[in-house]
Amino acid sequence: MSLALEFSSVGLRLGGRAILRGIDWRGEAGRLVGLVGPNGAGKSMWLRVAAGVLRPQQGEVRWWGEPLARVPRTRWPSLIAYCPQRFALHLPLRALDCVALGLPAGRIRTASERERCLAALEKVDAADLAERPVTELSGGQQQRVALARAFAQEATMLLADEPLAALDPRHALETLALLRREAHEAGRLVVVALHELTLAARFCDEVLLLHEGRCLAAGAPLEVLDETRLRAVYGLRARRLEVEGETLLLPWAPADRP
Ligand SMILES: Nc1ncnc2c1ncn2[C@@H]1O[C@H](COP(=O)(O)OP(=O)(O)OP(=O)(O)O)[C@@H](O)[C@H]1O
Repeated sequence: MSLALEFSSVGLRLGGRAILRGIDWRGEAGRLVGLVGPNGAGKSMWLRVAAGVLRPQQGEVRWWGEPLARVPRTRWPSLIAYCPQRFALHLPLRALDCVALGLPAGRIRTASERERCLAALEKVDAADLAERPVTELSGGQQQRVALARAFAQEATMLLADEPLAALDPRHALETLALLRREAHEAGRLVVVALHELTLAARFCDEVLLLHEGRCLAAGAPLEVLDETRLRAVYGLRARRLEVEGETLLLPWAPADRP
């Protein structure tokens, strides 16, 4: 396995407050990583720092071993695709044109580029939306189109901020399975911020648990999301169930209530 993304002692301050503190993490290619933690833990800022959108005041981020500050901008689109939480699709564009924003020229120039965009829409079960204006799509449909744009980029790393937030249960399951295939079969590093702990534990190869801007633990999901951490970080009691040979983690109740 090769090292795709590395955080070394990363610290980020915004508005005079420490948002990320002393984060060390190494992300291997070919893995689906779930970035978890309660509201305000720092997941979105972690992703923005990883994507090069925000520059940390302390420490360093490396892409494929190279300090991000030294990677020429022209190489960024082939290295990293970032799908933000507020994927503003307010432009008067068809879904297909939105997906095309992920292409090198930001628009379709050849038949093969058109195929690439249609294939990306197909992946997220949105081929039938290609000709529809994005402004007329539902929240979940827009979210799938935004993910298709990131897929069309065909970058070595894919970062997505709560890509399941607007999806119905079937599309949420299919999307995580798809992201896992992208990691395992295409050898990308895929990092997704998630609140769905049951799904994170089922599908991710690793979870990274953030709390108040610190990385509390990273590793196998069911080991990281143990009783003590869930209580301390989320104030949550969870249950574990065996179903069809899998251990399911179920958020059950606030820790301070029966
Ligand atoms: N521009 C900013 N200036 C100051 N503080 C900010 C700014 N943007 C975000 N923050 C703060 O940074 C912290 C981390 O925010 P972030 O959006 O990364 O959390 P998150 O883990 O993604 O939360 P959620 O699950 O609610 O999406 C929060 O306390 C937030 O208020």
